[in-house]
Amino acid sequence: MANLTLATQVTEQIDTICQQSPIMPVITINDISEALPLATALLDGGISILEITLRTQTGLDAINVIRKALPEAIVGAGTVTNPTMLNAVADAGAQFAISPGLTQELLLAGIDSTIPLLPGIATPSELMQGRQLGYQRFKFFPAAAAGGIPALKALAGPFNDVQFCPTGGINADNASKYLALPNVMCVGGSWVVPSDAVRNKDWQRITELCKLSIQTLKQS
Ligand SMILES: O=C(O)C(=O)C[C@H](O)[C@H](O)COP(=O)(O)O
Repeated sequence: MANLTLATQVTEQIDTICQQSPIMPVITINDISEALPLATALLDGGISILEITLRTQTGLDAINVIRKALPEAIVGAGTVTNPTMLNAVADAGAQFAISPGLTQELLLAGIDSTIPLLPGIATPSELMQGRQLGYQRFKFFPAAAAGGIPALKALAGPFNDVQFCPTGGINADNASKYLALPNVMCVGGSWVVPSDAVRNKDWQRITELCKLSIQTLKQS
């Protein structure tokens, strides 16, 4: 029962974070000098939650640097696939963690962690593993490849207490259709952070993309 209480806290914390922005930008930092200008560009564009992936060695440092310099940002870590990584991102200052999938080990570590975990699922069985431990908020990954909007509509039937952050294949054209679903709390993706814009240090373009995406979501 103690686990369920803690898992309820995870749900509440994830809800509070996701209420800050309908878009969860998925960020990959190759060079630490990109971290602050990129995070600032997103904040200027109206997006205050960030998923910094651990796909690169720079991920952990980037989390640390952004947390120290930009207190208005809510900094999360992505690609957290095991308890060791979860501990490392919490130590680096991450305020939440996201995983593309789940394991029993990671789910248990997420319940004990000082930061909330948003585990990833692509199937009902994975969702049921998480739900058994009290999790009610999941990343739906890879969203488009795993069935997209029809899959989310189908999951709403048996799992009507669950909310998702679909990620993978979301873009400016389909984000509002995902967000219109009652079981979608926010959408994740890299479309507001194009790799060529980062490479060219075109921070203005990133800010404009964020503003445009938010504007489009508000209008629909
Ligand atoms: O790196 C991770 O931890 C992931 O879970 C994968 C990312 O969230 C998706 O690859 C983003 O998908 P796109 O928006 O289609 O680029």
